Amino acid sequence: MPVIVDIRTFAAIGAGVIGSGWVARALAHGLDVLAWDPAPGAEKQLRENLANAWPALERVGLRAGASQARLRFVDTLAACVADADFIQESAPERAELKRALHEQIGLSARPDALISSSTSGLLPTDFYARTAHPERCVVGHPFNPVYLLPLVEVLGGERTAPAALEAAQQVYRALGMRPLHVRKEVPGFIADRLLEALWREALHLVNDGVATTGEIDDAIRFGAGIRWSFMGSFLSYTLAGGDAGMRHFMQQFGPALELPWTRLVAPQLSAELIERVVDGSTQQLGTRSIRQLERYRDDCITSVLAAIHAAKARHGLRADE
Ligand SMILES: NC(=O)C1=CN([C@@H]2O[C@H](COP(=O)(O)OP(=O)(O)OC[C@H]3O[C@@H](n4cnc5c(N)ncnc54)[C@H](O)[C@@H]3O)[C@@H](O)[C@H]2O)C=CC1
Ligand SMILES: C[N+](C)(C)CC(=O)CC(=O)[O-]
Repeated sequence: MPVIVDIRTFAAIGAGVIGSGWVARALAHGLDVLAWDPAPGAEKQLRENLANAWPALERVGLRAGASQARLRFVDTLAACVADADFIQESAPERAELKRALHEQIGLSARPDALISSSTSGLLPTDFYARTAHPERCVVGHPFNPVYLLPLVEVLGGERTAPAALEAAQQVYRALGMRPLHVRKEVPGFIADRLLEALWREALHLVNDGVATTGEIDDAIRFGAGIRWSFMGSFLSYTLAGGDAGMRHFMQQFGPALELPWTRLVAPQLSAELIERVVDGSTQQLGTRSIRQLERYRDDCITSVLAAIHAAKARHGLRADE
């Protein structure tokens, strides 16, 4: 199965939050980018998103030839994918919409193009069911902001060729990302299962009047959030076990797992809970605009990434370790 790994032309189907992020990352890596989105005003929104992201990408470092001028917004799906080496779909998270969309993409894409979906947790065997070339189709699930965060979860469906999975990971590496191969096709993959568990608990805490949205965000950002940017739960808890490491940690804290601290079932999204969450987050936003908050977030992420990179170099570690 011939697929192109050294890609020149990147097609973005859907140009909302995630599609715009992919466009920014691909342009910053010196590619030609075609984009299509059926919403009225989508091109203007995309170019505004891109302009807001560009200063952070300049701080990180643009590749030779990188330019916002290499973006071409086109009128049809067929025009977007016809000449693309790599196609990234970031359309709304609805299984039937993605099934129909991939049926169309499959009819217009080149026979050697790789096709990927940004889905957060839908199963590729299901939503690639009607495409003509499932062997070239994968999931590449990114994290927001796509143009800065390295992680991309890569997985295939039952009919995806192993060569396509390998090629997609190579392409994402060339785009400066850290692919994580999800070996089992499970809903929510790996990262969103973790994020959803935390989010469910946060909503319960708001719903039960235990804490405000701001207090919950403080609990994350002044504590575990800082260490999670360079060390995950397993290594962090190994250190929390002292010299005896994880074995002592499991002996000491394992039994607490059986206490009814956490909830498995999500709270009902009542109108009251939604208002509490929206009011709390609006207070946290204060007088800042979404654009200002995005630039603050991007500044923090680029600073954290640079600091981690420097610390890894001092400890003789590679950037992706
Ligand atoms: N927002 C997030 O935090 C993340 C979202 N994702 C995934 O990325 C995908 C897109 O999500 P967002 O960008 O957040 O949504 P969004 O709502 O910001 O953007 C979706 C875009 O798709 C367009 N669209 C509507 N119908 C379409 C069609 N038939 N064909 C092509 N485009 C169409 C819309 O006009 C809109 O611009 C989803 O699969 C989602 O699960 C993945 C990682 C994170
Ligand atoms: C909320 N979400 C499930 C769409 C989030 C993601 O998929 C990843 C992220 O950026 O948190």
